[in-house]
Amino acid sequence: MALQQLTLGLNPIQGLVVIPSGSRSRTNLRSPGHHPAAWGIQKGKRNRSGVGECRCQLGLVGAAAGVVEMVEKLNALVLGVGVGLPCQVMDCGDVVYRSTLPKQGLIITAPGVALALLVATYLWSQPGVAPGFWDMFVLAKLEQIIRPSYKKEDFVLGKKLGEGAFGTVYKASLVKSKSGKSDSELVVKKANQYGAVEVWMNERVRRACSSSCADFIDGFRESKRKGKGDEFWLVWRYEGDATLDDLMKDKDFPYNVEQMIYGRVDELPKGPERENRIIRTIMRQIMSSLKNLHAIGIVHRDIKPQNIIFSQDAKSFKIIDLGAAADLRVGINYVPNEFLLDPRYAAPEQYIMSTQTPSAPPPPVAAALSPVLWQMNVPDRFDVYSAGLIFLQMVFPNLRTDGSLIQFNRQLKRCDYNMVKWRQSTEARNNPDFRRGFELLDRDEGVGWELLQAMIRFKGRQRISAKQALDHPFFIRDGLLGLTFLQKLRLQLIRTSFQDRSEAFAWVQNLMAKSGTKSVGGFTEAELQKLKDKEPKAKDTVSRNALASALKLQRKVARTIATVGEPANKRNWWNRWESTN
Ligand SMILES: Nc1ncnc2c1ncn2[C@@H]1O[C@H](COP(=O)(O)OP(=O)(O)OP(=O)(O)O)[C@@H](O)[C@H]1O
Repeated sequence: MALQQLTLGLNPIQGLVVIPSGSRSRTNLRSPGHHPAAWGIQKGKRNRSGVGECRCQLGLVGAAAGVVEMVEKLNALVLGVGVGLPCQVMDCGDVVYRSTLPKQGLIITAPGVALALLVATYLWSQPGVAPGFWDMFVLAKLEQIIRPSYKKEDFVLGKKLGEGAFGTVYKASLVKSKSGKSDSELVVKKANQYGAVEVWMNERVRRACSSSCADFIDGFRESKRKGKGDEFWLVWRYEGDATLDDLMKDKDFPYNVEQMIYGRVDELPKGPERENRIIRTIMRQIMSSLKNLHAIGIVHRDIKPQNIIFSQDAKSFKIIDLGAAADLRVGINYVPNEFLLDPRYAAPEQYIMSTQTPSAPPPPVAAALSPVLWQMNVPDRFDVYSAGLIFLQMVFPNLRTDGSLIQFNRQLKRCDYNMVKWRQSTEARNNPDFRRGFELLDRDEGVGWELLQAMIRFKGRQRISAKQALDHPFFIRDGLLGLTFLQKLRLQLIRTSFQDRSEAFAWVQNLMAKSGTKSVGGFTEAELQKLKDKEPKAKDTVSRNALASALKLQRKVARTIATVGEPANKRNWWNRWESTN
């Protein structure tokens, strides 16, 4: 401000100033403090560069030149600091010659960059609004043009592979191959009206993460005879004869999988180490597929060994049967309170979203709000629980039958879904199958047991995600000892963010205890006990209030979604699957 006053304060010395032609910078000529009118300078002719030719009114040339120099310096300072009247701190151009105004370009400012980053983060965060638009309006359209389309006459149906509530599955072959690849062995599912959803999911997966699920070839609608409705035909490449369920029923599991996934048999003697290695590979493949599905906003909702097939070509396990899946990017197949689930493998919450969340809104609205709803409900953790049960069955041979799994579910419920309590009650029975299983899980400082606990938790939010699970040391070959410092740090982060507060506190407590006593900046045991006593109860007022506010916000968002009407252009993308009846 002092500088401004000084600059402005010089203005009254009108008539004293002489501005020699060409001696002033353009900036100074344009500032009001130096404007010819303000300085009492009579303008003569101006050349095209905007520098005026000035004539002095008084003859005090020498003194004035010194003052001009000083004013120029002050002005440069004002401009540099960015404090001053509008045309002092920015280029306002010349009143007469507008062409001297600065060109309007993109001005990058810190708040602008921060806002752009925030918007980009939102649009790209799970389940991905921006990639979703690209997928739906560009890739899907391109695919429709490029890919060959089929009709039922193109296939010869063979052996029946299975029959479910939604359709019948056959082995099939093509009458005449349309693509370059050998299409000799195929699988065809003749499905009822729910087949439309399965086609949608399979097409999404094929575009985004084809290696995670069975190789989908085409889906089309066929009209049945009058009054019988439509039928959907779904065609996949035949991946192989064995599902994980088939393989797990074999007494030799997991050794029967070894040759299939590694192409050779390990030299190690049979035992926990070798079994651990095979189970780890299977789990890694399941979790990677889940991670890919969740990354594009698809929750499978029916993860079980029967829906995991071994692909002979890819030499890995893939997911099948997307009929119950929900696409939470656009809300396809999401119906609140829906109960499609297999109770043996379903997570205790039963629903992937809060029951307060209404039916899916129109896709553009659902897409725009999907990151918020995803973060609020973490629906992906439903599949993680089911995958946790598969892990459990692989480790404990005596839990591989339906009856024993149902029994386990009951026991766990009785233990309040606390795996530690379940372990205590199980170990007391001294069953050799359980003993061997725990031995396997306790290897490498118990990383397997830790991962299992992180997957099988009552609250979805406290469960580990598929992506985080893949970062867990269980999946790192050398176990905890082989971890780098950064990996260990990341592990601690995963541990603390997914454990109960009491467990997180125990970890901090342990860390502090290890760091020494008071003399070296740590805490004594008595002090730690005091701290522990101060740890708030799980249901204190603050957490209750926070929970209530979150639920309130969720209901508000849900109500907003529900009030938005159906868009007119729905026909463009979904109606090709709508029944004509
Ligand atoms: N791509 C594939 N390659 C090989 N076999 C397959 C493939 N897809 C499905 N199958 C076989 O067909 C069976 C039934 O498939 P799928 O689970 O998709 O049908 P479904 O009608 O939904 O059955 P369910 O209702 O029992 O789950 C599977 O268990 C598997 O054995």
